[in-house]
Amino acid sequence: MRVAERISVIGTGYVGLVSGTCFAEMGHRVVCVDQDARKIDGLLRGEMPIYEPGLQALVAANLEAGRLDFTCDVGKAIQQSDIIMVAVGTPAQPDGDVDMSQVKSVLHAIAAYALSSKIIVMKSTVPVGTGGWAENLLRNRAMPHLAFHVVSNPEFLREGSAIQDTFHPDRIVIGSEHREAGERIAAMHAPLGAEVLHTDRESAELIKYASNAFLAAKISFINEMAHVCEKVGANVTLVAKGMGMDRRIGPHFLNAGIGYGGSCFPKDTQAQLKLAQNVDYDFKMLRAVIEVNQLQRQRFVVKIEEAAGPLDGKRIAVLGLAFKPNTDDLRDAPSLDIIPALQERGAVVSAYDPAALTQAAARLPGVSLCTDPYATVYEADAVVILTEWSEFRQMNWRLARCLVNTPLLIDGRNMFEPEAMRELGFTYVSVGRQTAYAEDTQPIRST
Ligand SMILES: NC(=O)c1ccc[n+]([C@@H]2O[C@H](COP(=O)([O-])OP(=O)(O)OC[C@H]3O[C@@H](n4cnc5c(N)ncnc54)[C@H](O)[C@@H]3O)[C@@H](O)[C@H]2O)c1
Ligand SMILES: O=c1ccn([C@@H]2O[C@H](COP(=O)(O)OP(=O)(O)O[C@H]3O[C@H](CO)[C@@H](O)[C@H](O)[C@H]3O)[C@@H](O)[C@H]2O)c(=O)[nH]1
Repeated sequence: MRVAERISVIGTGYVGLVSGTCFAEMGHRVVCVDQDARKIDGLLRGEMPIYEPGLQALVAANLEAGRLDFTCDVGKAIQQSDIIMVAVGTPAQPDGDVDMSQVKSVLHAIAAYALSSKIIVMKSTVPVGTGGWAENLLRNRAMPHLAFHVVSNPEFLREGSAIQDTFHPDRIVIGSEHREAGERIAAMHAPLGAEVLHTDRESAELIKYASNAFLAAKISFINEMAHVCEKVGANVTLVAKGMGMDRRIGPHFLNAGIGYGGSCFPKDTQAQLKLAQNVDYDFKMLRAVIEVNQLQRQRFVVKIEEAAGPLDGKRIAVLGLAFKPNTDDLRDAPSLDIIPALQERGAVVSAYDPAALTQAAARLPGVSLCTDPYATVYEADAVVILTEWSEFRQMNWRLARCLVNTPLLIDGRNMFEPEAMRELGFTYVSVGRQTAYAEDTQPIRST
């Protein structure tokens, strides 16, 4: 018979909220804790702090079933649970090192409030050695008769498909120095039917960084290939397709564009680089991955300038602000670098995003934010796509063609077939593919 565990999840951000809710759905009793009272009050009223498809209904069902709760009372949550999941943020410090202050404050709370032994599950992405350090901290600060087993259980969900990823993971990684604690955490995941990899704690901690670094490397590699494609007249989409058909390479994470953003890849690649530096190792390849990704944003601004001509006074319509589709997350989104760079060159920018407009208002001063894509492109001198929302695929581009000043579409996500956009009357500039010139426009210099 399956055991219903009593779990508290500390940190009700993306990871805490999604994984806490999914464990409740699997039959466990879960309380999600956050220090942000507004967030907790909103959640108790059924308001989601993040945009994530399917989450609201799942939260509502589990709240109603009494398996899920939200609270700011960290002490009570700790005392009422046997398993404590740490899901607080681990942002980057200016020097690339991981800011562990949120994790530290959670450990201090556990030490202060725990009245019984606990298994601590580290869901936050943390540097190698954190498990051992955390166990020592708890041993030194908590009541001496209590036992704390810290298990590394890195989270691999992606924003925008977080629930699907949680219920259908490729693997569950469990790094534990204590066999029973590791097995108990493995048993919690058993209904998922996923392969479980038991490792030492350090290896589990490193698997998370290595996975993100490798995925980021695939993206930077294909973006480098895109530049070569542009120079030799090849098509990067076809190159990626042909490469991906080799099972040793695989088709995923080979979409060329404006590079990776988000709350994870940028900070985790920096952290991995710093981690290597801290043990006196220069991780050259990772350094290049990061540099290529930064350059990719700058090169896209140049691409826009080359296609549209001098930007001073030009009206640029931007479609998509979030770092990827199906999320409202703007953390390290390419739009936050690209739009200010366009503004610096004198462009007048209007923008639309299906989910991220509220966040964008504070982050993108001077941008005229529109509530629909057609108002955004009205009288534009160039339309620029920064996020591949399916809404843009379904847009009436014939209508958009009538609304713009100049039918120039610069697509940072390679959403369309160049020929199809040319037939709709646009000059279509993309990444790693040849520009398709609209018949009624003067050919402009290809980049
Ligand atoms: N976002 C993702 O897609 C994702 C995926 C995998 C792993 N991760 C990792 O998971 C961790 C969490 O990421 P996130 O995006 O969910 O973070 P987040 O910043 O969205 O959320 C963190 C939450 O923790 C709360 N918090 C901070 N200190 C607290 C404390 N002492 N007590 C109670 N609450 C506290 C904050 O108020 C916030 O709501 C990070 O280490 C991240 O690298 C994130
Ligand atoms: O072929 C691709 C794939 C992705 N991206 C970009 O890469 C970034 C990250 O995308 P994705 O990985 O889908 O989203 P995240 O939600 O950031 O998820 C990543 O980061 C999480 C936090 O660590 C991990 O849990 C996930 O496994 C890992 O995929 C986004 O800006 C994408 O636009 C590309 O440019 N090309």
